[in-house]
Amino acid sequence: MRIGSEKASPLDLLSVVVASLSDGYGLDSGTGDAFVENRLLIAVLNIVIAVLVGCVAIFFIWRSSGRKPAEPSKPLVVKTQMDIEEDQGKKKVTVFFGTQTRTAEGFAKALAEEAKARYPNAIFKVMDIDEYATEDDEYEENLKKESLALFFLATYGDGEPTDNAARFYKWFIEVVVVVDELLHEQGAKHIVQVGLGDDDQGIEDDFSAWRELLWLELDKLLQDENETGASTPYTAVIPEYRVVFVKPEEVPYLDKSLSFANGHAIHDIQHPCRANVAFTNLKYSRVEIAEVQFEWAECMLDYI
Ligand SMILES: Cc1cc2nc3c(=O)[nH]c(=O)nc-3n(C[C@H](O)[C@H](O)[C@H](O)COP(=O)(O)O)c2cc1C
Repeated sequence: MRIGSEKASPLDLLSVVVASLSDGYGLDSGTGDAFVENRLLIAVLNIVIAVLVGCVAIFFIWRSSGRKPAEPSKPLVVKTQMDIEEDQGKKKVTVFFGTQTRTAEGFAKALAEEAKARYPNAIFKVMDIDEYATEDDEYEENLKKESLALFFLATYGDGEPTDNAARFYKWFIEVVVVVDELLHEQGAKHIVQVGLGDDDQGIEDDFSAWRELLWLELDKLLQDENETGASTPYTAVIPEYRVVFVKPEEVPYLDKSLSFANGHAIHDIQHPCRANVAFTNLKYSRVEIAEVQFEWAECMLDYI
């Protein structure tokens, strides 16, 4: 191979490199001047760069040929039965409670159980108000997603909230005006008046009375068109009834009621002031019940 002043072709350069690798530079000792060494070095560099450029090009071609880098795996979302039912378009009602000694929790759960039986096409979820949001901001965010919410909140001292409602209460007081306006703007409204239960005066009665008002409103919102409230069969999960003694002729539905009572409490039907059982689903108002009780008391007084 000639190496001189003539311009070397790429092929010449390549052959020089190959020769140098195979026989210790492959040049006569007489021709190994600095010029030749420089050209050799340049040739090596050229090849190294060419190989690198080739590798990069192959990498890009391979990547654009359809193989995408692996996506980070998505978190596994497990849907609960409630989520599924909600997806199916069932109406959802969340029943919140704020409690210290579990009275309010008991009312919330009793109401939800009865409501489930009354409105089988709706979903009822009982929720500790403290567990509803881990951060304060979440209260507003989550509440905006609710369509129907009921609150059972016990109070202590000077109307103070319970421990588990303290955080919600603080948030609510701080933002109540904003939220109220916000909810109002979005068409939210109270479906039933606030019911206040007085522990000293019979909180159970206060609850029952308020519950009757609630059923009337929920009937409109949750009942299917072909359902009617009065005929909705309901047997309380916790047997719950008022025993009301009345004269039989005043109670045309007595037989029906007694069979409906299903053995819960049929008291002395031979008694002149006969017994009847008024379940909450029969939708007596408190006043009606009180009237019947009064009549029974009179009857009993005559009898005695
Ligand atoms: C120490 C103490 C303080 C109370 N303070 C109030 C009060 O200020 N206002 C009120 O309406 N009820 C007050 N109550 C009554 C409770 O709110 C009532 O017993 C309620 O049913 C308790 O609900 P909980 O068991 O869900 O915590 C108080 C009760 C206790 C024991």
